[in-house]
Amino acid sequence: MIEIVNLIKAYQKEIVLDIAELTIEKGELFGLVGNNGAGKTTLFNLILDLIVPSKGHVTSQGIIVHESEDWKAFTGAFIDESFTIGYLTPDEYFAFVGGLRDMNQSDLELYLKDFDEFFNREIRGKKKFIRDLSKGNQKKVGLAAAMMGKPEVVILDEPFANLDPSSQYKLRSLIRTQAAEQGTTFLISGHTLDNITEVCTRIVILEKGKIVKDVPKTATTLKELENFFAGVKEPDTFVLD
Ligand SMILES: Nc1ncnc2c1ncn2[C@@H]1O[C@H](COP(=O)(O)OP(=O)(O)OP(=O)(O)O)[C@@H](O)[C@H]1O
Repeated sequence: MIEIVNLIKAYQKEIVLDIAELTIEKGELFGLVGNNGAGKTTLFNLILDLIVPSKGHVTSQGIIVHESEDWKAFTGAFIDESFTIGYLTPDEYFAFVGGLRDMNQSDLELYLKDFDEFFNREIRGKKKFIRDLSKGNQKKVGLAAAMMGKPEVVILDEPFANLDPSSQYKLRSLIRTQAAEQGTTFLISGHTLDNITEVCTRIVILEKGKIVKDVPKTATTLKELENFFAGVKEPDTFVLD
């Protein structure tokens, strides 16, 4: 479980994130949407202790993330390409991360087999460095590494961006399968509303650093989100939390 308490991030005097209270339960597929600059990456960076909160704190399984490193053992993340190591090949990088996650070679092969279709023969068994792959293929390497080793929490910032449509479908399926089989908690941000609503069980909208909606996914959520971002008057059924 992740708990956010009185969390504020400000740069100079500008508050870019302000969340009084937010709890994400174990096994939840939590989708975070919002316009450019809404604060999605800032929130994920705070949960991953990549930036320091101005006020408040985040706990992951009861551990205050800016006071202890213990949460790192059960957390996988991909925010951007800085999470990979550009001068390794994908296979070298997978072996490196697998080692950190106590996986032997056969665990690694078994795990990566599920990514065969997603990789589309562009990633493994090549001599290319990660930095020389296309943007989409670099992202695939980072995503596969983030989900590796049965982490209890996986945080993915805009995982669908830069992926071709068939890769987006495959990624949806990989995330759903891992969540169903391992009870993984996923926190996923994005701009493609159909991907987020299809994968996630709960959707939160951030606007200028604040949560303006927090709703469980239902059959009508996609339409309601589209209306929200198109500026259409809010339907009565869209529950404001
Ligand atoms: N280091 C920084 N210094 C000053 N302002 C920053 C810094 N990092 C982020 N911000 C500001 O914080 C706000 C939130 O940015 P953030 O990247 O979290 O938004 P986002 O929702 O992820 O946007 P996008 O959809 O464009 O990726 C923006 O106004 C941004 O300019």
